[in-house]
Order: sequence, then C-alpha cells, then structure tokens
Amino acid sequence: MGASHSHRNKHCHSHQSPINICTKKARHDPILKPLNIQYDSKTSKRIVNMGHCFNVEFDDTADMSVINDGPLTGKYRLRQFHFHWGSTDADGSEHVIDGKVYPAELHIVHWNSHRYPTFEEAAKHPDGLAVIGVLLKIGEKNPVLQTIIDNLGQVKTKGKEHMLIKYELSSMLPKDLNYWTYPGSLTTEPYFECVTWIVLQHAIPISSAQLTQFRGLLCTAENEKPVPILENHRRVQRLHDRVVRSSCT
Ligand SMILES: NS(=O)(=O)c1ccc2c(c1)[C@H]1CCC[C@H]1[C@@H](c1ccc(O)cc1Cl)N2
Ligand SMILES: [Zn+2]
Repeated sequence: MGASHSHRNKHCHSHQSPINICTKKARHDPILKPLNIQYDSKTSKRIVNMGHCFNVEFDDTADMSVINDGPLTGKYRLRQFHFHWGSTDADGSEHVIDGKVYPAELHIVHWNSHRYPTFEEAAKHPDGLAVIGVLLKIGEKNPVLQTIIDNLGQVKTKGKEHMLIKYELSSMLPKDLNYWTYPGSLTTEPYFECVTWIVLQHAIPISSAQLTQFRGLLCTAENEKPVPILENHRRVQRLHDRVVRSSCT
C-alpha cells in the first residue's frame, strides 16, 4: 500500500465499527477500571422512529445520567439508546464474538460532556463518544424491554415520537459489567471515528416474539406505502492496527 494511501487511510477509515472480537486475542489491561454507570430515570424523554431504527432519547442538558471510569477519562453523558436487528433471529448484531452473530444489539450512546460543549461537537473527536454495546440472545421474555416494545405501536411510522416517562435503563443491563473496549466509529452515517466502544461480555435475553415486534416498525411515513424495518445492522469492519482490551482476564 503506497505511503500516501496508508497516510490517507490512517486519517480516514481505519477505525471503523463494528468488528469481530477475537476473545483470545483481547488483552486484559489492569489499568482498565470497572464501568461506573449512574442513570437517573427522570432523564428519559421520548421514543422516536428514525426511519432506519428507533431511538429512546434522554435529557442530556446536565450531567444527570452519566458513565465514567471503565476505559474512559471524565464523565460521558447519556444521550440515547437504540437497537440493531436482522430479518431473522439468525442475524442482527453488529459486533460479532469469535465469529458468533447474535440476533440483536443494544447501543447506549454517551458523549464527552467533560471536554466538549455539545453532542454534535463531541462527534467530531476520537474521544467524543462512548457507546455501550450489549448483545441480545434469544431467551425468555424480557420485562424491561417489554416497556419499550409496548410503546412501539405509538411510533410505527417514520418521524413519529411518543413520551417515555421515568424509564429505568439501568435495569436493562446485566449484573456483570465486564467488557471489551476498542477505538471505533459510528456504525451508520456519518461513520465518524469518534467512539470508544465498550462491548459487554454478558448478553441479555429477548424472546423471539419480542424481537419480531422490532421488525414490525415501518421505515416509511404515515401516508406512504408501508415498508417494515427488517434489518439495520452493518457488516463487520477490518481491525487494522487496533487492539481490543478486556476488563478481565
Ligand atoms: N450505531 S451507533 O451507535 O454507532 C450510531 C451511529 C450514528 C449515529 C448515532 C449512533 C446516533 C448517536 C446519537 C445521534 C445519532 C447520529 C447523529 C445524529 C446527529 C449528529 O449531528 C451526529 C450524529 Cl453522530 N448518528
Ligand atoms: Zn447503533
């Protein structure tokens, strides 16, 4: 590869996400701290159909719902969470673990309010965002997820939004917060290389019936011919010169 090409590569597209995480090659780094998660349910605002997915948005005008420690320096403010899924239960996650694809993945998006004035500004810097990735596996019905699913009927078409009061996001997380971490990007447009990825090592359950309800969402507006959001996950990207670290041995 020519110097100019690798030079260009170095600055533009060598830190893309998602990736396949080879757990045997992930290095335990003793300086990694346990993840500290402080979510205040009063900050939950609304659920919005974005067209390619739905976002659950939070009030991020103050450091009320934040994460810190883990691989991070300073506080990162909770902005929103969303999911990625596939057209069948055999596909759907973005991160892949030792070649194993999961049926869906939760992304909890935070931004570095410690260093940047706004989310949009933070999204332009490598240490701007921190996204917690949680893999979903088919299992028993998930009551915490059901609260979200019960609201999907109100945001069936693109652009629709509905209020979501006092959502306890922390109750959706596994007890075991061990994670893999690596420097990466947004997995949809604008693909900015601004994300410290924190992928939890423990998957959470979702029933097949619950996952089917995600696929019932429409990417079309109310007055258009209905087209369901059957899948919205990106394929894995090359690791290049990156190292994936693990919070535990
Ligand atoms: N799959 S993911 O977690 O890697 C992912 C990928 C792309 C984007 C997002 C999340 C989210 C994060 C919050 C805003 C939104 C979006 C964006 C919108 C408006 C903006 O001004 C900037 C951004 Cl980044 N883009
Ligand atoms: Zn995502």
